[in-house]
Amino acid sequence: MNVKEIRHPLIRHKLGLMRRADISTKNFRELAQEVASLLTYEATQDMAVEEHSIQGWCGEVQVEKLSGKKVTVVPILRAGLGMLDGVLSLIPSAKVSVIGLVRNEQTLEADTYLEKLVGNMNQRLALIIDPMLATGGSMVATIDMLKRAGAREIRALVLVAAPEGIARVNATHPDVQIYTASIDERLNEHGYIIPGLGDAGDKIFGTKQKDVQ
Ligand SMILES: O=P(O)(O)OC[C@H]1O[C@H](OP(=O)(O)OP(=O)(O)O)[C@H](O)[C@@H]1O
Ligand SMILES: O=c1cc[nH]c(=O)[nH]1
Ligand SMILES: [Mg+2]
Repeated sequence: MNVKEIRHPLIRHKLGLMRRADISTKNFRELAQEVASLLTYEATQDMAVEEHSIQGWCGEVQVEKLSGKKVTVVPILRAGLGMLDGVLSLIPSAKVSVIGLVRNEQTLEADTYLEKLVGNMNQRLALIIDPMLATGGSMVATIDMLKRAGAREIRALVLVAAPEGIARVNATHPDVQIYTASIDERLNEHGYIIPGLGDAGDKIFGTKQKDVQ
């Protein structure tokens, strides 16, 4: 399976805090960005670098700089915005491509309301960000859109993933590597991840929670 569960102690600690039922909007937001940064660190480990020389304080010195594909970060609205600053804190010059999706809570299929991608997608590494990979419908719809626009190298960063969503992404897009802080147990009958985080969008934006037990 193309999924990497990053079991770093800092991630496990922060995710544990995020699972508390009484967490405040402020704390949930802060932790989502922090875990997003840690996932970004892992997901970019193999980025290409090249040597070049600069004038350092004691003369010429060989240093490295990123040389591979430029990055576009792809937050899936709304909840993906809750990870954006965390990713940009490590890749500050990345361009941002926005996909607006909302899951129809009856059919659990994703409805698209926005597709605003940067240019030259075929020359970029696309890092999709969304806190929750549940049925996988939103992620597959996003990958479909990115590939239609020419993207060839795509990675997905999610805070929590359900086995069902991982299987769907793997079956449809086996080339896409998923990075997650946790592979959780399962989906409940309403398509919510158990134990999960509840409704991540509502927790990040402070809107009324529609958590379904
Ligand atoms: O894997 P899936 O079954 O597609 O579910 C996951 C999607 O559901 C949530 O978004 P939601 O549709 O609730 O929208 P929001 O981000 O605007 O709250 C979440 O942020 C994912 O995008
Ligand atoms: O568990 C889930 C599933 C979909 N969307 C969420 O925000 N949480
Ligand atoms: Mg969404």
